[in-house]
Order: sequence, then C-alpha cells, then structure tokens
Amino acid sequence: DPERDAFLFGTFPEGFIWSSATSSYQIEGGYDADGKGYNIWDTFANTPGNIANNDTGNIACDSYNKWEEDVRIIKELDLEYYRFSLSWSRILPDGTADNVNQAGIDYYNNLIDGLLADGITPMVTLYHWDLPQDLQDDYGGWLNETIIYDFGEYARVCYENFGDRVKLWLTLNEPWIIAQLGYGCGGFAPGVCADGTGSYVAAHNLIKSHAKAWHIYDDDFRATQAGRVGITLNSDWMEPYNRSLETDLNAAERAQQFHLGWFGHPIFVDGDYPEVMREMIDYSSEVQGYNESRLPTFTALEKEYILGSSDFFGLNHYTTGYASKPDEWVISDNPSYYNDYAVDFWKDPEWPSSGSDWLKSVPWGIRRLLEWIKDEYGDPEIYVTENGFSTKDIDDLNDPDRIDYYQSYIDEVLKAIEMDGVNVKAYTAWSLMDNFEWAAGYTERFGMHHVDFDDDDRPRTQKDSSLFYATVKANNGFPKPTEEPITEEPAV
Ligand SMILES: O=S(=O)(O)CCCN1CCN(CCO[C@@H]2O[C@H](CO)[C@@H](O)[C@H](O)[C@H]2O)CC1
Repeated sequence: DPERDAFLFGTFPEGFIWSSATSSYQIEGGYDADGKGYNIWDTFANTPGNIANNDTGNIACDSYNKWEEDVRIIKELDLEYYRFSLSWSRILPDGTADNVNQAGIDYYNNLIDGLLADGITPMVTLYHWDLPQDLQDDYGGWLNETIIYDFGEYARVCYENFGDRVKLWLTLNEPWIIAQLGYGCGGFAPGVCADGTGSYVAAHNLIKSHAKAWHIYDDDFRATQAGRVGITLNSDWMEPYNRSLETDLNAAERAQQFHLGWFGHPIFVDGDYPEVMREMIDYSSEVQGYNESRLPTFTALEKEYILGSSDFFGLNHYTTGYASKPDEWVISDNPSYYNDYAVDFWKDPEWPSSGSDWLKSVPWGIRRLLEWIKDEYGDPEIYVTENGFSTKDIDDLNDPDRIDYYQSYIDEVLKAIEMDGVNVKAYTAWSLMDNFEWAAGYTERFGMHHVDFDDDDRPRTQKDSSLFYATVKANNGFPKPTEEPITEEPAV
C-alpha cells in the first residue's frame, strides 16, 4: 500500500549500532592448521557431491592468515562493530574442554585485540554451525543431550579467554537451520536425515544448550565482565496470501510459530514450545502410530531454566513468502516438519530476485516481522544480526541491486522504529565480504567486498555497496533531503 511503501528516510536513534558479519567456517580456512580439529563442515564439504563445484572452506577467504586485512577493510569503511564467530574445533580440537588448543586461543586474541586497537567493537557468535566432528562421531552431536554439557564448557572457555574484552555474545546462530537443514535432510552438515524426529530432538538440545551457556555467563561471569549474551534466530516473514481469509491468517501465524516460535517461544514467552506446535505434532504423531509425540517435552524445571535466557533478541532476516492453508491436511506416512505445520509457502515470482533461489527482495517484510516480534515477545531489544543480498554475477564490483536491497530494507527498519515503536538497537549487513555460502559454495556471493578465490592472496576489493553502507553509517541513516530547497536570492 503506497502509504506504507513510500521511503521514510531520516536518521536512526543516537547510538544505533551499524555492523557487518561473517562466520568462521565461511571465511577462515586453515581447516587443519596449528592443531585445529576437524568439524562437521570440513567433513561435509570435503565429501564430493555435497557442495556446488565441490567447493570447500579449506582455505575460503584465508582469514586465518589474513585477519589483519579484514580489520583493515572494516576500518576503511569506518564501521565500529564487527560480528564474527569462533571455530569450536580450532579452540577445542576434540570438542571437549579437556584439550585447549593455544594456537586457536591466540588467533582469536589477535583478532579481538586488532579490532579493539582500531576502535571496532566485536560481537562474537559462539556457534555458527561448525560442530567438532568428534562430538558428532562420539555421541551424535546435537541429537544427544550430552552436548549440553560440552557446549556449556566450550562457552565457559570462551568467556574465560575473551570475556574481558568481548561484551556482546551470541550463543547460537540460527538453531532452525542447524536442526532442520542439518538433521532434517536439508542438505547441510552433518547431513542426517531425521526430518520430523531427529530435527525436533536436535532443536530440543540446542535450546537447552543455549540456556546452559547463558546461565554459565549469568552465574559466573556477568558480575565481573558485565556483557550481554543473546541468541540469534532466523525467520522469513510469512505474509497471509489473502488477508481477508481467516484460514490464510491462521496459516501465516502457524508458519511463524513453527519457524520463529519453535525457538523464540521457549526463550521469550513461557519456556515451552508454541501451543500450536504441541497440538499439531502430538496429533500427527498419534495418527502415525508413535507411542509418544515426536516433539519432546520440557520438564517444569527446564521451562524455568530456559525462559528469559537471552539478554536481547537477535534476528537474521532475508526475505518473505506468502502463506496459505492447503486444501486439506493429509498426515504423511513418514514424519516431516513441513507436513506437521501444513502451510503452503511460496515466493511471488514478480518479486525482484537475487543470486539465490530462495532470496527475493521484499523490503516491507522486515517491518512486519519486527512488529510481530515486538508484539509476540514482549517488546525485547532487537539486534538485527544479519540482513543481506546475493548476486550471481560474482565478479561485478558494481552492485546496484545490493544497494537497492540495503537501502530499502534499512529504511523499513527505520519505519519499524519510528512508526511502529519497535526497539531495534542494531543493524548488521551480511556480509563484510564474499565467502563460502554453504551448499552453494562460492557460486553465490553476499559480500560488500569481492574476494578472488582464484588468487592465493584472496584479495578483498570494495564493491559499490560497501561505500553506500559506509555512507549510511556515517549519516546514521538517511538524512532527509532538505524540505525547503535553498534558493539563492537573485543578485540585485
Ligand atoms: O531453500 S533452498 O533449499 O534453496 C536452500 C536454502 C538455503 N538457506 C536459506 C536460508 N539461509 C538462512 C540464512 O542463513 C544465514 O544467511 C546467510 C545467507 O544464506 C548465510 O551465509 C549465513 O551463514 C546464515 O547465518 C540459509 C541457507
């Protein structure tokens, strides 16, 4: 609707955080350097057939050796925040806190000190999908509740070593992706096919592991380190296809609860899964002959432990889809997450496309999603920890489509703040530079800097969008064009 769609422009609140992000497996390389243990993405990417062109992150952007370059290009844009993740198996090669790899500790200390020396504040993600392979081999990784202890102890090692200088932590990046794409046959590491069974167990253990890491900080580190620990959840905006149809409104709400609510509801509402998940999965499980629901349950104690275990709401958002109710809900013989929530979800082919099939540019979606989060989760402080755009033309330094995407999405965030009163504190552009885009390898590029993966030096080169983003940060938004054009008095 034209009123909502018009650019608002204007500046963001004083002190608004402008950042950019990367993650360890996607940029570091050094996959077997200096005592680092293998992780599930080392294994998955080095298994032919899993990744486009059989690309791997063995070298990636070579940030293990070129982290000073990364600090330099951040400084060059005068950005004051940088979000990156720690490689669990670089710090703890077998995943347990019994063996700390000092070279891994040193690498992150150098990076953190380098950022701080240039006035850049680090935001650190403990886990961005790269699980130590030994934990997957020893006990099934996220499928086994043993991981709750190991993740907690890993978090403790990170707080101990870096918490004197790192004051913004994220425990998990996108548990939905970890559970559904990693354990639900979604084409991500570790490539387990247990959709609708193992994916719910993995999510259950992810939620408890997150809470464990938050409580360890709250009990043992907050008093002396005074930082903030949160979680970052990804979600598309689920737009009811026909807003005058009750069934579509319900379908969109159901999709939102099964996607964002899966993790958001326990942590930010009442310690338990959304009602609609409990009802629909219990019912489907019974019909399918399971003697207990495929959706695990939390004890009363666990609910208390989980609720409130995040100091802010981290959001990764990229795109939107239409949601509508299918003609009928036929419960599938084989369990599946998508069958459990029975929603038709699709992208409008008219929406501007990107370099990724799943990513359409739909700016108004982020405003609606931010308002939904405000209403659903009690008006939390929200840090947008990822938002970005991919291009398939991987060598073009001129990237107007990415600039359009950033300008319109950032303006919608401004509307959410100024017009809807949403408490957004930060915006983070994904990504600082081209990197390993998971199953798409290097065929899809999200960077504001180009990286030449055919050059051993992995040179980073600014794209136009990096200068655009630097300008937005310098102006803290979009200063309104002066209302009254200044007209020179005609010379008398
Ligand atoms: O639907 S398809 O079957 O064709 C493949 C789906 C692939 N997903 C889409 C959603 N994306 C969520 C955001 O994922 C985030 O965004 C970035 C871009 O993906 C990643 O590079 C970041 O690491 C990740 O945090 C993760 C990858």
